[in-house]
Amino acid sequence: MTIGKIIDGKAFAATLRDKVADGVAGFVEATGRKPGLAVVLVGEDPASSVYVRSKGKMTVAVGMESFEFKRPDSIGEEDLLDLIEELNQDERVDGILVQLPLPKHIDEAAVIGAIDPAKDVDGFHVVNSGLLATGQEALVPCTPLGCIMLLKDELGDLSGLEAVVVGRSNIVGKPMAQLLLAESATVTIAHSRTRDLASVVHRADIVVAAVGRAEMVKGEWIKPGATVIDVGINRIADGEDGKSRIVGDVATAEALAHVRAITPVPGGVGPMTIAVLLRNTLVAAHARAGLAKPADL
Ligand SMILES: Nc1nc(=O)c2c([nH]1)NC[C@@H]1CN(c3ccc(C(=O)N[C@@H](CCC(=O)O)C(=O)O)cc3)C=[N+]21
Ligand SMILES: [Mg+2]
Repeated sequence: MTIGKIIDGKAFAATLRDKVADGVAGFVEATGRKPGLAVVLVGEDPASSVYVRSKGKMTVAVGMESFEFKRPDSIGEEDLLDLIEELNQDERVDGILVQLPLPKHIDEAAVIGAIDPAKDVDGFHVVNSGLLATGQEALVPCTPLGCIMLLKDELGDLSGLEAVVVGRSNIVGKPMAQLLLAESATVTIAHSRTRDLASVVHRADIVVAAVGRAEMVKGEWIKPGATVIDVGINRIADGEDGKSRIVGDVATAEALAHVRAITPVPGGVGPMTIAVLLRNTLVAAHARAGLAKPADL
């Protein structure tokens, strides 16, 4: 039995961050200032705090300015909107990321809608999703763009390939489908109501799993030779010592016997998300400064 390739997202992300760092150096030379990324974290969720800290470190490591804003769970929507407006007006800030999810009493759509689309490095604003959907230049959500980069690196031209995206979120599933469509793949979006998910997935040359359910996509669902991108990051109890570990949305060990290539969890899509965030911040900085973005980004 042949074993598929494990796509090294961690290494690809490191290479991308190196390119971003080169681009940052050019930007500083051209403008006399560093690109800036503002990250807003509401509440105390420990996983979110760890993640925000590592983003801040990587932002500084590529030569950008990092601004972090922590606010308590109890913050009112008006106060959060005021902070966004301040960041919209701040010339040092090229990118604004509001860590999701937000507390229930805050309307996420209202907060995302308040971000200047030119600074929306998550690509979640309806202006950016509309631009993407109509094939215009946009800031594109980081996770799906990272997935496309890995797919093109592995497969080259995606044109005519059968792609199945499992999951229909605004953050991953929908923009992923738009990006695959823009690459001329044949695209299906499957979700929790899809009948006979196994046979839908079995048609696919490209499977993107983004449902948030641990190891939900089984190995025998995968068509032999398909390429699988696993977006899931699920923390599960490990049985033995009560410790937890992270698994994806795909049963990776089973799938390896069927795939051409697959992204691991951890070390696959996750690191790409952060590298693309830095890339998007650099792209936003260039656009705001009236400069063309570096060609290799
Ligand atoms: N506005 C907004 N934008 C986001 O992009 C966003 C967000 N909110 N809220 C939270 C999620 C989560 N997220 C991750 C990104 C990278 C890893 C990552 O690098 N994971 C590593 C390590 C995993 C681990 O060990 O914990 C890996 O997969 O290898 C994880 C999670 C971005 N998010
Ligand atoms: Mg809410």
